[in-house]
Amino acid sequence: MTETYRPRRSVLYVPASNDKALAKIAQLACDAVIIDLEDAVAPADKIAAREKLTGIFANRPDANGRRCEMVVRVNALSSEWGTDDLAAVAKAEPDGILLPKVDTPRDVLEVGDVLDDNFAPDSVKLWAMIETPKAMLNIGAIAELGRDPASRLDCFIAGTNDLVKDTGVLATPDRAYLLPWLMQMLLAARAGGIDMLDGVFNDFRDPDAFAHECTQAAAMGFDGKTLIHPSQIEAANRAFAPSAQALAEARAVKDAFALAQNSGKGVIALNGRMVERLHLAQAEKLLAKAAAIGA
Ligand SMILES: CC(C)(COP(=O)(O)OP(=O)(O)OC[C@H]1O[C@@H](n2cnc3c(N)ncnc32)[C@H](O)[C@@H]1OP(=O)(O)O)[C@@H](O)C(=O)NCCC(=O)NCCSC(=O)C[C@H](O)C(=O)O
Ligand SMILES: [Mg+2]
Repeated sequence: MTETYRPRRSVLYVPASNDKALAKIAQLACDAVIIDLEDAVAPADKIAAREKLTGIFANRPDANGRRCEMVVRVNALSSEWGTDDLAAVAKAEPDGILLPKVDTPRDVLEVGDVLDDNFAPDSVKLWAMIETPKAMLNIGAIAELGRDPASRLDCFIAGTNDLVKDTGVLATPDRAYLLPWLMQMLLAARAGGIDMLDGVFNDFRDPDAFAHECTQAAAMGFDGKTLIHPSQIEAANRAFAPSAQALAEARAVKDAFALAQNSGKGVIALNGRMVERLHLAQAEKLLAKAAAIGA
């Protein structure tokens, strides 16, 4: 989680080539959308999809009266569309640009250099798909960029479909073979101080299995989940929000440390549990998160 909490519980891909889906954004309660120029758009439609960006961003759709974070996923710079995508996206001024198939820190730095010509480092952020075996081998070095605001790196997304494709692991319902990599990404993202979003759940007509995967990802520490269908938004918003029980516990920790008798203490006992000031910090973070999402 970044220091000023920005909710990214539900992050919906919307293909830039799908006008009906684009028109829906304003009615959706997702925390962010990713306008996709990459895998959701067929090669024959890539240029027409790119040309729509200016129009989309000229009238930024608000989601339920609040500003929804808007990110564009470009094609890889190494592809025939990447360079022109980047020029078009930079003009559209999204909140972020999502880079697919990032392999090394250089892949992020190169795009940052292009953006530096037009934008202050605190404006357009960079998000990176972690979806190649090389990215997994370089994950610590890529994440480390997050510690330097000049790099713009702000968020990782697990690209589980590409990881399955490139490694040959079996995609099982419990994600047994993916879990070690997902946890490694999470750890790296935390070391770099950036957000970490889970990959998509392809069986969008199976809400129970989707809710189960959201619960798993929330327990693993992810900030949110990337989505492919509007029907997935509500369950993701719920799973990645603090639970009522967690909030009650956080309030109890805060109240306990606010008592005069505990003011100078580093550690106290609360309902039979040891509670330290690190737990107070954790509780305050959770309460700030709940306030930000109105939980
Ligand atoms: C998956 C879909 C192709 C399903 O489409 P469809 O069968 O048409 O869905 P519905 O009929 O149920 O749609 C109902 C209405 O909802 C709108 N809709 C559907 N999807 C979206 C969306 N993503 N955003 C906004 N609105 C959406 C439809 O237009 C219908 O509206 P209406 O007719 O007015 O009622 C489709 O959902 C889809 O294309 N999803 C996005 C797919 C995508 O973006 N894929 C790329 C990202 S995932 C990825 O790349 C993985 C990653 O890189 C990795 O490696 O893992
Ligand atoms: Mg992918």
